[in-house]
Amino acid sequence: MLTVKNLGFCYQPGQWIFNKIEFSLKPGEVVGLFGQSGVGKTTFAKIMAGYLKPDKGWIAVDGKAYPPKGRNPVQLIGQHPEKTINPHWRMKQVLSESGEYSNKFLRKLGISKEWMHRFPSQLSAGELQRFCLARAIALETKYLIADEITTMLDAIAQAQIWQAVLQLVQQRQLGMLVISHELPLLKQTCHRILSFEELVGNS
Ligand SMILES: Nc1ncnc2c1ncn2[C@@H]1O[C@H](COP(=O)(O)OP(=O)(O)OP(=O)(O)O)[C@@H](O)[C@H]1O
Repeated sequence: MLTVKNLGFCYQPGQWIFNKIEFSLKPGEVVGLFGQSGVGKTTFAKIMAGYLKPDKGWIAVDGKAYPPKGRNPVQLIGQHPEKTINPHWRMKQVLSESGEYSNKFLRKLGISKEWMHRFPSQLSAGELQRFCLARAIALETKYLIADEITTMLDAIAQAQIWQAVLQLVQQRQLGMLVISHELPLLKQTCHRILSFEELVGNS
């Protein structure tokens, strides 16, 4: 279980973006999170993935101290794949960061073999996002946070990616938080849906 207790964060001292979030995510559970622009959803996602340190509260993953040493079992896939990929690496090398990867899963995500030899600048944002997903789903990964990951894709590509990801989430019993402004997408993909305002207000 991924557990968040009494979480608070400020970019400027004393100006809380949120200051008392309580949240939990079970293995195999897919939870949707929506909310107005600028309320703090991405900030919350970055803290859970260990990119930002909270100013208050704590996170535990399967009862263990967080963030752990070594590879993080909580992986974030964000809105801007190009920002998280080394521009000087070919895609094959980018993928190797996650250790072993399954060719079957790459095919399901619609990753073409031919793309493996390209540099990130030679792929579209949607194609890059598929690599970010494949890289995030390494063997050690137990929880995934998907922050507006398919916003840049057309309906067919969105459906293909969600089908592949949800199947893997089910097979591996990963916990997944899906952040999106698109309520219909959340209704289709998630077991339960929370509003960020509710998450902050309920605490
Ligand atoms: N590095 C930063 N320094 C200062 N303020 C920041 C920084 N990053 C974000 N903010 C502010 O923190 C608030 C929350 O931003 P955040 O990106 O978490 O919102 P969000 O809910 O994810 O928005 P959106 O739905 O538009 O992506 C916003 O008011 C934003 O301007």
